[in-house]
Amino acid sequence: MARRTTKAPATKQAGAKPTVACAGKKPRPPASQAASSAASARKRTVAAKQPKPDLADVRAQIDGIDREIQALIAERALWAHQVGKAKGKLAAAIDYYRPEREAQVLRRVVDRNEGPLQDEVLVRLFREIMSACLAQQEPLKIGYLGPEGTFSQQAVHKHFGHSAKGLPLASVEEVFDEVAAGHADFGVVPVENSGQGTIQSTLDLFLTSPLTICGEVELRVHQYLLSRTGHLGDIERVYSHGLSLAQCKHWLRENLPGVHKEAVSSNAEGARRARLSDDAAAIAGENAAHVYGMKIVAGPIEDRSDNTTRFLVIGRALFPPSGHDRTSLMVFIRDQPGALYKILEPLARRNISMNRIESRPAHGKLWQYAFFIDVAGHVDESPLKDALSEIDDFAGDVRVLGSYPVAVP
Ligand SMILES: O=C(O)C(=O)C[C@]1(C(=O)O)C=C[C@@H](O)C=C1
Repeated sequence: MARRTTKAPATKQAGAKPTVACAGKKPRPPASQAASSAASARKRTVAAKQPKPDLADVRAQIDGIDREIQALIAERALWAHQVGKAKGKLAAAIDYYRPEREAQVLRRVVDRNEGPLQDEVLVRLFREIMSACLAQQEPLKIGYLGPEGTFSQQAVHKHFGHSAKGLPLASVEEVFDEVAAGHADFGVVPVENSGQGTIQSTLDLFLTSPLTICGEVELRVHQYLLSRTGHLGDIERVYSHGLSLAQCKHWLRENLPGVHKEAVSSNAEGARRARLSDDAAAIAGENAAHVYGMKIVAGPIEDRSDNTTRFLVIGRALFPPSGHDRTSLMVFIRDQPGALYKILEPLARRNISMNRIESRPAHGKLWQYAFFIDVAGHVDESPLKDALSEIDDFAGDVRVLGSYPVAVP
């Protein structure tokens, strides 16, 4: 594997030992180089291992690896800090954030992965490292549908890591408002569920909002029935977000027929209410059980085992291409024959694939519609760039909501 030859900046950490440029001393190889050769040597050793290795030996190996990992993480953090300096003195944390760069780093992690850990696990670890590196400048502030324990909060952690500061808000609309007002750097909002389809109330907020889409997150959603007592027989009411109730409709019909179901603003809000009485339950994520001290009565209870929600990252800027991007457009078409065809034809002619087209009543324009269209590619790159300039010539109004990296697993 090719490694850097330049020296890492000096570190103050005593435990970790990134390369230090000391006058008059022979420079040591960067920790990364040493680790690289040590790692390949070790791989061979592991492959030749005895069926029953000595536990103390194995632990000694692990301790050595941990030391190297720690030194490398510290070295990486120093380099990331240098990147920050290279970007110049910027006003806020948000100015250092580069979603396209993060997506590239994570895709390389997936490409390099030869196991035994799954892609998702490695991506999660590297996300956390980047999140911590970025937070050296100042943590990003991310608005989401609260309270704590929602799937939106999980999506925030998945995309921005745990070093970002989550800002729980009362509604998706409030997430848009707080990002627009600059009180949050970004927001994470649910837009689509694999079983339930588009969350139109979220899409409609783009009709009047100036915000852009800066990213997407896909989250496998596992629903649990939570209650204070943990007994199914005690339950007379179930609280949850309407979408979660819908995702568990079949299970509820089979297991809690005749029990009152009440839709509330979020799953975690349902858990917060259900913890107040013994005869109430909530459908929410496992996280909510920990946050609100509830017992898991049953789960996972979603009707479809592939239940996945797609979230959008909303912000105030457009970012450069990452090499594998998606673009969301909002198009208001003129009321004329073949208008929709004229929008789609320039895309089809250039072989640009379209993942979604959705029409919603346009705001303040009776019987007129806005089309939400998701296509492959980035607006700054051909062929999408050319298609858009053609579409622009005859469409009523085309707004690029965002060009952003396709979700990394
Ligand atoms: O490469 C950059 O621009 C960095 O700031 C470094 C880094 C990273 O840790 O890799 C950190 C934050 C950015 O969002 C992207 C990448």
